Amino acid sequence: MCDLKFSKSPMAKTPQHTPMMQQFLKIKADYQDMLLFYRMGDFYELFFDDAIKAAKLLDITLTHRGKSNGDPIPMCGVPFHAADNYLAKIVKQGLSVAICEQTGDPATSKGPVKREVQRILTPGTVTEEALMDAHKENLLLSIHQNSRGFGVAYLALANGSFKVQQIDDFTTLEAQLIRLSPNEILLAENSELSQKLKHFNCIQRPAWDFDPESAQHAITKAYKTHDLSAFGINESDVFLPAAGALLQYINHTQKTDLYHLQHIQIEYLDQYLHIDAQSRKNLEIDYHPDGKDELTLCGFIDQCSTAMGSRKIRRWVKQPVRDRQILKNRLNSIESIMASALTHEIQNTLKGIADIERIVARISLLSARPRDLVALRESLAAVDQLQSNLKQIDEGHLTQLKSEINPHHEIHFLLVNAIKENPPVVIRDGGVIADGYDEKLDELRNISTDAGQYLLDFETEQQKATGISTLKVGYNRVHGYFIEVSKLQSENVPEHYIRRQTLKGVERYTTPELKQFEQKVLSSKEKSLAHEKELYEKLLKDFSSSISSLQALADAVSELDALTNLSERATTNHFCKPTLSNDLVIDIKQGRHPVVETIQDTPFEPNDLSLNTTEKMLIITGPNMGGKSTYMRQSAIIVLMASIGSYVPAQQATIGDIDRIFTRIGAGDDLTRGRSTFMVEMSETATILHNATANSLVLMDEIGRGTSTYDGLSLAHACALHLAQINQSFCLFATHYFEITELENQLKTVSNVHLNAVEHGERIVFLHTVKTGAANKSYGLQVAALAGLPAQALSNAKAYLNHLESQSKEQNPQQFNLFQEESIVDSKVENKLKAINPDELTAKQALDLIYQLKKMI
Ligand SMILES: Nc1ncnc2c1ncn2[C@@H]1O[C@H](COP(=O)(O)OP(=O)(O)OP(=O)(O)O)[C@@H](O)[C@H]1O
Repeated sequence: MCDLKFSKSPMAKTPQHTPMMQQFLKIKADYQDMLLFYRMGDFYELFFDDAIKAAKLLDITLTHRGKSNGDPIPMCGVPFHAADNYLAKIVKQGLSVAICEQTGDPATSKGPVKREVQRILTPGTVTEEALMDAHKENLLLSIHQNSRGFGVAYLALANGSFKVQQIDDFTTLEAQLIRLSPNEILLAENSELSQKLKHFNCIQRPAWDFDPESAQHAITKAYKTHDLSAFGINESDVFLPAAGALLQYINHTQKTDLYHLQHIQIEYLDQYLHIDAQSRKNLEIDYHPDGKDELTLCGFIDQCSTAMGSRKIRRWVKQPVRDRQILKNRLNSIESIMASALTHEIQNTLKGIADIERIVARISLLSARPRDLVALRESLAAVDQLQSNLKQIDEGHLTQLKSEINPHHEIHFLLVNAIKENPPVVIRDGGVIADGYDEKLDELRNISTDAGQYLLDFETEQQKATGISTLKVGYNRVHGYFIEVSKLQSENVPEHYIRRQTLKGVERYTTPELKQFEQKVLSSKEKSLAHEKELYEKLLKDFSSSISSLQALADAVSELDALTNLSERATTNHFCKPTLSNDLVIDIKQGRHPVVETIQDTPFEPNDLSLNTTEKMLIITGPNMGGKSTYMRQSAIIVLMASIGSYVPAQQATIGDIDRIFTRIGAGDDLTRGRSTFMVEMSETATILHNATANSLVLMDEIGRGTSTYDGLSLAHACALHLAQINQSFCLFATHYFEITELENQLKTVSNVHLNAVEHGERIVFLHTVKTGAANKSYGLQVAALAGLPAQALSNAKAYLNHLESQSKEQNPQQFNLFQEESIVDSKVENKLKAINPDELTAKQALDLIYQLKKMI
């Protein structure tokens, strides 16, 4: 990078600048908040602060061009034909770019050529293939806040899906944002959320964009409707301003109608199985600490054949649903595909289908490239094949999908006729529209094609006429067509030859006839390019009436891909079809953890889990490394998989209607928010105790270990009680505090289980099987030995443990139990009282009862 001292601000005292720089500054004034790519011949150039920023970001040389107020103007540039790579880098960093093209004709321009911003790329609105991750949705999201909560609107421009939500509290909002991971968030410029959401890529927009009235106008304009009634949206809905601001931003950045915008869909959060952000991490759903996708549940499940299918299945995993009908449709479809034994055949055909969803969006935005159309043409041929693959499958939901898997023969036919077999990447240089598609284009092309023969004939004619046998006709870009004669022969040229150039040893001439021919050829080339461009644009526009049916096709293909993928996963990994129940039940026979099972070399030990209204909490004990966390996680993952309509890693599973999954597993400091490990642990626990319902599944792993033993034990005990008695949630509670296993005797819905291990002399062997009852030992020292703790430290630990144990026995001959005498849990007296019905007691029985109760105290 050049080490010059630049004045960073342009100081637009325009008279001091060259006319070109004045033009640049005038355009830049409208695009202050983004980098301006300014087209200069074969380069895009950036100036001033933009240049400094871009040079650093793109690792390109910073140089300078001319001066501004006596200081050199920082400048850097990228070749226009390689711009996509640079643009992708910039957009990935969360920055936006305005692309300013030369729109005037350099030959006829006085002063700088006319330039205009023709494209705006922002992280949330890109649709270009090269700028997006094929497997991840690109989302633009907008948030409005008022006294009733938060209104969220989000749009995937690359497929036109547009959704809105109302969210009551900030924690839920944050969880949604982490789940959706939008590329760009729009906030009103005065919004207090800017600070709270500083970890996201937030863009400030004028407050009036969020005004309900202008929002209403933006929506009715985009959808060409009279009012909002078609959307089921009310003027007072908190998401209305968010949706309006989003559409106004789209209007500002895309300079065309959006034919592919889908109907606004209102999402109600209780339709989904909710998993908060931390739990998503703990369960390694779409994130793994090693950064490896294949170690996440998404990576394990997603083996889709198309990018669209991959995005769909990941969307399902990230947003499990509670609607039983949707889930049953998916499960029955998977069953039919498995029964048909067509999984591989369907997958092979699907592999020939391109990302139609995104191609359709680019067609609608008029930015589709020739190869997009070729990909669509080939995909439609594959869709035809897919239709015949599916012929023998006849199942309710799949039949419905089949009806949308339409090969669009008329579009295929049009593309075969309109687009060449292997067109170039861009329309700019022509050669895209097929011969025979348009008569006028064919004529214009023929003029240039026939030129070669004309020139050969002309050359022979001139040789004969002049008697100069070495006379040649040639072409160069500066002088056009010319007749070349050696210096020696130049005296013999006829008078009507006009000298154009004298070179060493040769003279070059033209004639009025050759000049006329040249004009004809050049103008026909220009005309044919312009006409080809027109035809191409018209072709894209003509698709507008088919956009929605192509979208339906893309949606059906992606769903079929997701379902076929789930069939393959189920067959390969021996999953079972879960039974969905409306009762409060989670009953799993021989459950496994799909990812752990796949990555580990040793066999995986399956385990059962049975929770229902009479048994809602398991206190899980057992040695470190015994498999407690795995057992808990696999249970949550099985519930989650059933809630995306997938088969599950078990021999049999019945899953009730679960509303949320909470986890409190592992711990780490949250330094960015200034919270210690223990503080994080407690605030997550607080969220769970406040929000878990009888339909929630809660995983608590070693709660309380982040503080002193007694404090930790007391808190763990209190939390278990709260969950069992007040939340009454399904709960798996793993702990090393054996005192908590006492709860089994005190609460009917609590049972103890433990992970089994056996000792072989000094060594411990983990059996990973879940057994009833509490474990009797922690084996902490044996596990430490396995981990390679120095022998000296181990023997010191052993000695100290013996000392502690003997001290404890002396002080309390019975087993130490912190809560035995406590009355936090229902006492025997309370239990007795609960069991009777006073109306059914005689006076004598009541008196006896008082004596009995007195004795019990
Ligand atoms: N059911 C199983 N079958 C086979 N291997 C298992 C099983 N469960 C766990 N494992 C193996 O044991 C390892 C430890 O399991 P896990 O982390 O669940 O133990 P833990 O009891 O939670 O340990 P700690 O108390 O130290 O957190 C896992 O990484 C896995 O490789």
